[in-house]
Amino acid sequence: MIKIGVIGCGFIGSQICMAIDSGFIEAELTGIFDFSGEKVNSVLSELKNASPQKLNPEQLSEICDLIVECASQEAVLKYAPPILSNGCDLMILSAGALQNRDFYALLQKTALQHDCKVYIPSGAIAGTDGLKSAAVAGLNSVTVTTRKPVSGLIGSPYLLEKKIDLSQIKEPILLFEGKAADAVVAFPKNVNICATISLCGIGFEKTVVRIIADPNIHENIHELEVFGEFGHMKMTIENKPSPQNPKTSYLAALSTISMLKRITNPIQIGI
Ligand SMILES: NC(=O)C1=CN([C@@H]2O[C@H](COP(=O)(O)OP(=O)(O)OC[C@H]3O[C@@H](n4cnc5c(N)ncnc54)[C@H](OP(=O)(O)O)[C@@H]3O)[C@@H](O)[C@H]2O)C=CC1
Ligand SMILES: O=C([O-])CC(=O)C(=O)O
Repeated sequence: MIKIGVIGCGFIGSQICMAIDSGFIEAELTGIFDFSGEKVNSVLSELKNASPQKLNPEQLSEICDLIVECASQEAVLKYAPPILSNGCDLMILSAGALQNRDFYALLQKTALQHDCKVYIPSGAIAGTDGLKSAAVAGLNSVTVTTRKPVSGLIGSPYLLEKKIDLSQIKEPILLFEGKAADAVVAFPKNVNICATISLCGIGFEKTVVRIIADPNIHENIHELEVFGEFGHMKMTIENKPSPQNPKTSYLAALSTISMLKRITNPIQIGI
């Protein structure tokens, strides 16, 4: 059975642990890690079957086949190179960290050298299958419009830097319009999906991102619009935010669980 380690015991991490513990993902939950010992203990207290060890990322990579990062972009920058250097596969949720070209190249080189893989689930967006297929023939434009309730955006570096107070807004406001490379840095906990879309499509420099704070919605709504040789694609997804972390959509955890299920299954469906 594949041995899995989890970095980050917040919403997504705890959902993965529960999915392995229940047997929905056929794997061994070998170890877990978080800054917060309290969050690690909270996950451990929920488990009925698995008994993962509390280990740091490097220790995890010595005994696991695959580590799932569901912590932060900083965690990816710090832990991904040593994990891959230990020959351990890595699944990345905080995909915005890959906007740094040198870092992306380093991960690719390290994974090749050590014969391991980096997986990026579709996360909180849909349409990556069609986008990847469409990209083969060439794309003219890719635009992501993200609309989130105020509770899902507060605390973002962009708002703090620009001293934008969303607490009193009554109507939707366009907070950001620009390239994906800048969006994932300005809103590191909100638009990792734009990194995934950039990697599937026309890259971080050409992918256009719009971020809207909307006080009148309760969902995290993402729209993807693509033009290319294949034709035109438009996709809208209205995600329920997770109860534990309003920045994160429930679908992001489901997508990770689905990808882990796919990896652990000998029959592969879809692209
Ligand atoms: N690709 C996608 O589609 C999506 C990606 N995401 C991203 O996935 C990640 C996980 O999301 P979610 O579970 O909701 O996040 P949570 O905030 O609920 O949980 C993350 C946990 O990881 C901890 N953590 C952060 N950095 C580190 C680190 N360097 N080392 C150890 N622990 C760390 C956090 O601690 P603390 O709270 O103290 O920081 C927290 O306990 C986030 O980066 C999020 O932005 C989310 C949704 C969609
Ligand atoms: O969960 C979402 O809706 C999107 C998100 O936070 C991210 O991409 O980082």
